Amino acid sequence: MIDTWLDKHRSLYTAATRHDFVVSIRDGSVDLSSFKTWLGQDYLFVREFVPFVANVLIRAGKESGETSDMEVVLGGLASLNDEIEWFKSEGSKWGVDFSTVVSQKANQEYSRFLEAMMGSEVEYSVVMTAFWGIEAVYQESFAHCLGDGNKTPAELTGACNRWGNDGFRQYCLCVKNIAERCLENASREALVEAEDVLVRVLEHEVAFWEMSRG
Ligand SMILES: Cc1ncc(CN)c(N)n1
Repeated sequence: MIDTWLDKHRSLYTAATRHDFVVSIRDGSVDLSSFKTWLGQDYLFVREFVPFVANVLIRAGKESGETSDMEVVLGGLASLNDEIEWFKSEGSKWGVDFSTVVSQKANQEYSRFLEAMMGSEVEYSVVMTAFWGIEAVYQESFAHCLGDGNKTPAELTGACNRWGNDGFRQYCLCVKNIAERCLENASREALVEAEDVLVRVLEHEVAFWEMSRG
């Protein structure tokens, strides 16, 4: 299901995973003030993402009927704990004081979307599709910065490794498998909603990268 939707929305998926900001990290031309803008905004995003993932965890425990769903999501939540610590140390390294960073419009809109996805009326299959999309865009994007022939600056490889590493790729595959399994049994209405939600995630991700332009 998901691969069919990605084929259908290929240009949007490419826009989300090969944004100029990401390409500039890979080719070494990245403007460091863009990186700092992204860092500050993403720190704020991750703080909003934690309650969303906690909600996915609760739903995985209650609704999935598969014990492994909860374990996969719990692994994601645990890595967000490390991620927040990583952001704090990167903030000090780059002189970005998160207490003064103001959430920009694209970030606020993405947060509102996450909140809407926490409603009990949103089907588990739809929530899982959104969750996969959010994680997969970062995985694909940052793995691209580490691929053969990259000129990623050494001081940015930590960021790229965080989401571009093989463990994170495996975790995204597990989330994708959960979403696929749920979508196989979903109603027509849920399938329409899941596709729409995936498109909206991709649009939010593009808008998020766009903030780095300043
Ligand atoms: C905007 C955004 N999208 C996804 C991720 C990966 N959790 C993130 N940190 N920030």
